[in-house]
Order: sequence, then C-alpha cells, then structure tokens
Amino acid sequence: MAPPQGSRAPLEFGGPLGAAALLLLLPATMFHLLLVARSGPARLLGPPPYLPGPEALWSPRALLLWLAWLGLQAALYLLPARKVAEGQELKDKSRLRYPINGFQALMLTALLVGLGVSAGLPLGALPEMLLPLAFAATLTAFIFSLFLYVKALLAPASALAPGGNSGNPIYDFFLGRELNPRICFFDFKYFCELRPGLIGWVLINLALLVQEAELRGSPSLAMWLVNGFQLLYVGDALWHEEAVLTTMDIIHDGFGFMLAFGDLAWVPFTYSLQAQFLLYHPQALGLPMASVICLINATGYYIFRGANSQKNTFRKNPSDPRVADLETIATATGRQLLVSGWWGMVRHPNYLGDLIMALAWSLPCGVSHLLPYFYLLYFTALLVHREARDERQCQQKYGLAWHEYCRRVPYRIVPYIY
Ligand SMILES: NC(=O)C1=CN([C@@H]2O[C@H](COP(=O)(O)OP(=O)(O)OC[C@H]3O[C@@H](n4cnc5c(N)ncnc54)[C@H](OP(=O)(O)O)[C@@H]3O)[C@@H](O)[C@H]2O)C=CC1
Ligand SMILES: CC(C)=CCC[C@@H](C)[C@H]1CC=C2C3=C(CC[C@@]21C)[C@@]1(C)CC[C@H](O)C(C)(C)[C@@H]1CC3
Repeated sequence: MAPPQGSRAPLEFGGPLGAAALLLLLPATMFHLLLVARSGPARLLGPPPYLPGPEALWSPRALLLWLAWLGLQAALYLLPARKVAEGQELKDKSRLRYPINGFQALMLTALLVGLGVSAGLPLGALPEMLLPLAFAATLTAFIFSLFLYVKALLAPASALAPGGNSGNPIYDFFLGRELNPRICFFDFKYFCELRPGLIGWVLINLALLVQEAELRGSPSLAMWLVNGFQLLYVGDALWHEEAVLTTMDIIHDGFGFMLAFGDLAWVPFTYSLQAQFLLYHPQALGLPMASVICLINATGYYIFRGANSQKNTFRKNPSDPRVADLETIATATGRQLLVSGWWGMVRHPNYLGDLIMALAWSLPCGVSHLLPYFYLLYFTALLVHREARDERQCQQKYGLAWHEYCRRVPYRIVPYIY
C-alpha cells in the first residue's frame, strides 16, 4: 500500500470541511438548477418550485440508459485511433500513451443517434428524463469515486497526485488521490474529461431543440444559437483533443469526486442550462441582435483557440515557425515562458476567450432572468480560482522567471482590469 504523499501540499477548497460541503453542495446545486429551469418564475436565487420525491429521481430505465451511454462511449474510446499521443513526462520519467479518437467518437455518436431517430427513437422525450438521468449520473460518480479512492490505495507512490493525498479520507476522496488511474490502456480521467459528459451535453441540447420543434413547430433562433455555439465548443475540444494533455486537470489534479462528478454529471446537466431554460421560456430574438451575439462568440472563440493553440504549439516544439518569432523568458527548468503574442497580453488569454464565449451563450436567453447567466457566474468564479491555483504552481515551478513574467505581463485575465 502506498503511504500518503504530499501531506505538506497546501489544502485547497477550504480543506476537509470545504470538501465535505462541496460533496453535498455541487449535486444540490445541479438539481436546483434542473428544477428551476423548468419552473415558470425560473428564479436562480429563489427556492426550488418543489422537492422531487424518490419516484421523480429514481428510474431503472434512466439508469440503464445512462449505463448504456457510458458503455457506448467506452466502446468508441477503444476503437482504433488515428493517432496515439504521448502525455507529459511523469515523476518516474515515463510518459503515458493516449488514443486520439474523440472527434471520431463524436461523429460516430452523431451517426448512431441519426440512425436511431430515423428508426423512431424519440429523442424529444429525453428532456423529460433529465432529472432521473442526472440522479443516475450522480450515483455513478459517487460509486466510481469510491472505486478510484480504493484503487489508489494499491497504487505506487509515484502514481499519486501532488494534492489529494492529505490523509483525510473526505478531502482525498473529493480531490482524488491517483493522478492517472488506468486499467491497461483505458485512462479513466482522460476518458471522462472529454467523452460521456461533453458529448452528452450536446446530445441533451439537441434533444431540447427537437422537443422545442415538436412543441412550437420549429426551433427558435435563440435555441439554434445556443446549440450551434456549444456544439462548436465541444467539437473544438474533441478536434484538439491532444491539447487536453497539457491542462491542469490531466497534469496536476488527481482523479476523485470533483472531476468525476464534474465530468459525468455537472457538465452535461448544468452546461445545458441555457437550452433547458429556452425550452420552457421561449425568447424572441431578432436578426440584428443574433448577429451581434454571433460576433461576440466568434471573438471569444478566436481568442480562446488562438491562445490555446499558441501555447500547445510552443510546448510541443518551440522552434515551430508559427511561434519561433515570439519573445520568451528562460526558466531554470529549461522550459521557456512566452511573453509576447497572446500570452503577452494577459497571463490567461485562453480564460478570457472562454469567458467571452460564456457571455455569448447566455445572451440569446434575454436579460429578463438571471438563471441563464448561471454558467457565466460559476465559470468566472471557477476560472479566477483556477488562475490562483495555477499561479501558485507556476511560482513553485519557475520561481524568479515567473516573477519576471508577472512583472512583464501584469494582468491575469482581463487587460487593464484584472
Ligand atoms: N469550460 C469549462 O468548464 C472549463 C474550461 N477550461 C478551459 O481549459 C483550458 C485549459 O485551462 P487550464 O488547464 O486551466 O490552464 P492553461 O491551459 O492556461 O494552462 C496553464 C499552464 O500553461 C503554462 N503557461 C502559463 N503561462 C505560460 C506562458 N506565458 N508561456 C507558456 N506556457 C505558459 C503553464 O504550464 P507549463 O509551463 O507547465 O506548460 C501553466 O501551468 C482553458 O482554455 C480554459 O478556459 C478550464 C476549466 C473549465
Ligand atoms: C464545479 C465542479 C464540479 C467543478 C469541476 C470542474 C470541471 C467541470 C471542469 C474542470 C476542467 C474542465 C475542462 C473542461 C470541461 C469542464 C471541466 C471538466 C473542458 C473539457 C471543456 C472543453 C475545453 O475545450 C477544454 C478541453 C479546454 C476543457 C478542459 C478543462
């Protein structure tokens, strides 16, 4: 059994108490949002319209459907991949290998859903099942995180994450102990981060669009925009799948309840909130306003993609002609930091682009309710917190060079503001 590691790593999320609170708060928030989105007043800050009884949450059919979805995505993950990528170097100097076939999984899922619908599959009935499906996903996340916690007890010390090994079971269960839990080639964290939740999100959006068409004759322009923007975001994530290998979640965070619940339940059931809201609260949106919103989304996407691609290209090969002319700072680790281009504008240009897109996803829902802006508010808090965590890690990693970078690029996310 591996001894607890990293016990001196500073505790995050308010330590064991904060982790215990989040274990309850995150699922409660998700169910609150699901209930409120379909209620008339749709008040984000008000009480839920009713408290669902066990019969509204528990459905063997929903559980079966959810497990079949996970099974389908796992089977698609195991299909031959166009490429196998290597991850970052690990503590023991080894590198893990990852299949790059996420976009293929998205396309095959679309094909299967298309075939199902033409054979009579009632996609428009899915929105009625959101509550029991979310319950099934939450249950799965709890059981799966328990499995991951136990599995980590058998893992060698070198396989453990820098955080998540405090010795406090609740904290470690929440944060995750093992960095890259796997069975053979099947990497649980990498699979969950990009497949069932992200693809499930766009499928739920599509089902909401279909139900709106069934109810009102055709989908509204607002629903088309939300579906289109979020499909672009998910398609982009899967097209640039390899880039996820350099994100904080894969490199630094253990795989525990936070990510398992986040990937499997939180993403599909709360990120589809705008489309859920639009089904029950139709909004009239004119073409001029729709064009402005498209422009906002395009600007956000341009910054998000430009910044992420610039960093990934640079990390893969600093002499790549696309980044070779950028100004850099040398660090004691041998790695360099970009100080011009996107990364010379603010220290997290990719977060800025992501936030601008988040705004564009909410605007089609109008300004009469706060609820569709939940994603923007939550995401701002998540990214500000994430930026602070990354800052600490970079300070540790790069020391003086990081200080120099912060001096040269003083703003974190929004130029001249933050
Ligand atoms: N939709 C959602 O719910 C969420 C989306 N995201 C998105 O995921 C993406 C990835 O985010 P995340 O993993 O947090 O962070 P980043 O992709 O920004 O990665 C941060 C890392 O980049 C490297 N880095 C920082 N500054 C520089 C520089 N100047 N030059 C070169 N490398 C630098 C450092 O790692 P090193 O030096 O070791 O390479 C640092 O640890 C973002 O676009 C974010 O918006 C994130 C969370 C949730
Ligand atoms: C509140 C809660 C449960 C927090 C858990 C956070 C997770 C929901 C997010 C942490 C990092 C994420 C990323 C994406 C989705 C949300 C989570 C899992 C991401 C896959 C979305 C698509 C992007 O293009 C991305 C690949 C850059 C991104 C990676 C981080």
